Amino acid sequence: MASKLVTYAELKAHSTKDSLYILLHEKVYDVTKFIDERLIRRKHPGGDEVIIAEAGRDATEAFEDVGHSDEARVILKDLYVGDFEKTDELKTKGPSTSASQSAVNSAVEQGSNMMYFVPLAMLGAYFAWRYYSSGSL
Ligand code: HEM
Repeated sequence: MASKLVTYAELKAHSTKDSLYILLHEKVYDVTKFIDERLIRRKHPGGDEVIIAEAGRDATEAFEDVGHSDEARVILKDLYVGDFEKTDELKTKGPSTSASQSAVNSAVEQGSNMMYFVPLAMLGAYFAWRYYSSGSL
């Protein structure tokens, strides 16, 4: 049986507590019931906020960083919705954030250049003033 393809638009459409999809390893999971407080038996031990924070984006890194057990991966099987339809939309997020990051970096760099330049310019101005004022005596 061919598995359902979930688009990026669909993933985005399910990004609230009432209906929440999570993208892990190019597969989409419906975690709505998993984070529902009324279903205590299967509730996520890491809390619902961490999962909600991963809505509408690739949660693979966050999921793997925690070092989830095999038990966690078994739970995933029950929540499986379909494979994620590969899209550039998720990837385009990367370069744009790194572009803004490099903008921040260069702003910081410029700021620290100014930190050296301003005192040096003042020192230079002071000696220039000393030179000219002693010359006029
Ligand atoms: C559908 C996806 C997920 C499932 C099925 C799942 C399942 C689990 C399970 C069963 C545990 C208990 C420990 C273990 O067996 O590894 C756990 C713990 C934890 N999970 Fe998840 N998890 C999911 C997604 C996430 C995401 C996206 C995050 C984001 C960072 C996250 C963060 C955590 C944290 C921080 C703990 C540790 C809680 C503690 O020990 O106090 N989980 N998860």
